[in-house]
Amino acid sequence: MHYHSPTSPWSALRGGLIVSCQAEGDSPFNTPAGVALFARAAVQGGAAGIRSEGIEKTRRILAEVSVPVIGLLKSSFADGTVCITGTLAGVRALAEMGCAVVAIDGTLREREGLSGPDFIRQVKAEMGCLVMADIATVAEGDACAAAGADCLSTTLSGYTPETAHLKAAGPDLALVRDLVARVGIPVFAEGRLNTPADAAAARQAGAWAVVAGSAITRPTLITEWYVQALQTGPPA
Ligand SMILES: CC(=O)N[C@H](C=O)[C@@H](O)[C@H](O)[C@H](O)COP(=O)(O)O
Repeated sequence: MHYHSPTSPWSALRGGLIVSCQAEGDSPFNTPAGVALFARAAVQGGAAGIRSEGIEKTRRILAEVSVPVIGLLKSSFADGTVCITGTLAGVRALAEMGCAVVAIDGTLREREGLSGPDFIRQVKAEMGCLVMADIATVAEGDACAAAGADCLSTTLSGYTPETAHLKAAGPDLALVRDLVARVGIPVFAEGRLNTPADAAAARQAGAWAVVAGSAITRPTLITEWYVQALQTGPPA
């Protein structure tokens, strides 16, 4: 079965901020109601879209906001690194519930016997839903674009074994720039865009739109940033 959004989300998202409203583990916000409050607050603040993880949490967010929702399910590869929506059943569930776009791991690592680009090719053939390929390198971006991904996001730069060294280096704007120069589909900047200035720089680098999560919707982590900064103590 093919799932089609009534209208294409790309023009609505262009130049905008997508707020990733995710909560995990023992976060007090890790409930459908918790993340939905974040989504409502984000829309009040002018967010053009929401990125959401989990079946029940995404269902609740879809019920409470009318901007496009990019849905995903998180799991792990064998080495413990993150995998974004690695099952066809998961993609189907997110598309069926009304996500405008489904985010899929576009790295070359195998899930259900397929690399990210081959998995995306199968999704596009079987379901036709709009796909955001979450990638970490230019080669992965090229392969996912060739496989029929509708857009790319730099989500996984810093979070795969071969790019782990980039995590400490802030947002990967070089990857945004390189992809924009190569592919003919929207490129979203995502990952460690922790300030409004970072978001503006990503747009300058050619990003179609910017996704920010932690700096807006992970208050425990934001508190840790401040607490750690204060550990330098007072002046001598
Ligand atoms: C690597 C991974 O698992 N990324 C996840 C993908 O959905 C989320 O945990 C991030 O919050 C999201 O990508 C936004 O990035 P940031 O939180 O840095 O603004």
